[in-house]
Amino acid sequence: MDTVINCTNIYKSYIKKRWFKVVKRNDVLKNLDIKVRKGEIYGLLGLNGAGKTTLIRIITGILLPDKGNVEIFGMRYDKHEKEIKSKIGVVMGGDRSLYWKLSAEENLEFFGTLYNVPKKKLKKNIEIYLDYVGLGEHKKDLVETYSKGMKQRLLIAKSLIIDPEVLILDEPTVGLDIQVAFEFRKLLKRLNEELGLTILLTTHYLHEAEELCSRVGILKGGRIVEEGTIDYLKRKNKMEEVVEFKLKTEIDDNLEKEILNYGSINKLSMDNYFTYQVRTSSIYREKIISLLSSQSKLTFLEVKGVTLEDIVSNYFEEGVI
Ligand SMILES: Nc1ncnc2c1ncn2[C@@H]1O[C@H](COP(=O)(O)OP(=O)(O)OP(=O)(O)O)[C@@H](O)[C@H]1O
Repeated sequence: MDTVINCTNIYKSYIKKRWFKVVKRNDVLKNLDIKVRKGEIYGLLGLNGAGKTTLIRIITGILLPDKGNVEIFGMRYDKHEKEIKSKIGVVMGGDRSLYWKLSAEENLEFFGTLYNVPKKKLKKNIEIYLDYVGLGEHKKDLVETYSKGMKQRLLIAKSLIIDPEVLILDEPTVGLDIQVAFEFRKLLKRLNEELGLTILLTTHYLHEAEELCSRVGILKGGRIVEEGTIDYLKRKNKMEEVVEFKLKTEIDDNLEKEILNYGSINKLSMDNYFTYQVRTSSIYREKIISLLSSQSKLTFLEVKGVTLEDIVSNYFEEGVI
């Protein structure tokens, strides 16, 4: 699979000096490698201050690393800044990058001209993308009359105006209410599936990463300490899942024996039905489900799966991301 973003051996420190002397040094990124592949949605996870925004700023060319190599579509900023920037749409930190006294359409006209989008194409793209993000009917309204969710969608339209191939977003749903955030994630999914955009985003919301991302990377101590599909992380961490089931009669010895190959069984209640819980690793989940599904006396089956939150917490002493 093609690599779109390829960062190797990245180092970045923030240094505070007084009278030419270093008084404080914060080594944020240390020997960091990250690869984002074409067509994927990659989620960057980490605690507050882990360095997610710093990395995003380096990838988008806003900040230079102290050391290391950043390649976007195989190109480096020192030689191909213009080409790279024509391929990446960026949504960073809030709605202050919009002009509130202008309409949505005027904002896009302004930024499109700034990004050197040819006039004819700009006109077309403004129509297309404002409709795409669901703001077509409000294109003449001043941005100051927009809700937070509408402003966030306008920021997406602004980033799309150059017809990018990659979209990079720093905490895109922060401050949005549950319903608006849900709609916003649906929009990101459509951009990925319908327009084929590769997406890199940072988030604190693990359910968001689980819902959206094909792969996630966990940033800790200046490096990506773990990376992969959500399923891979679940398997690798071999975290316990609970399979709960109810039978019309007591479990027979053969079935119990077979299940015990994959986990432990706990009898919960024996009223109308016989209820059991199996504690197992996620890698055996399918085996247990298929064993149980063939039982005619099965009346109920539920898997209480491992969430990404459970896994990520494993990587942090503090336990909460
Ligand atoms: N311009 C700056 N000058 C000095 N220190 C900075 C600067 N920007 C960030 N830092 C520090 O670098 C560290 C990483 O910050 P960064 O914003 O990259 O982390 P983050 O993972 O995005 O955090 P959050 O999830 O809270 O947004 C923090 O300790 C922060 O205080």
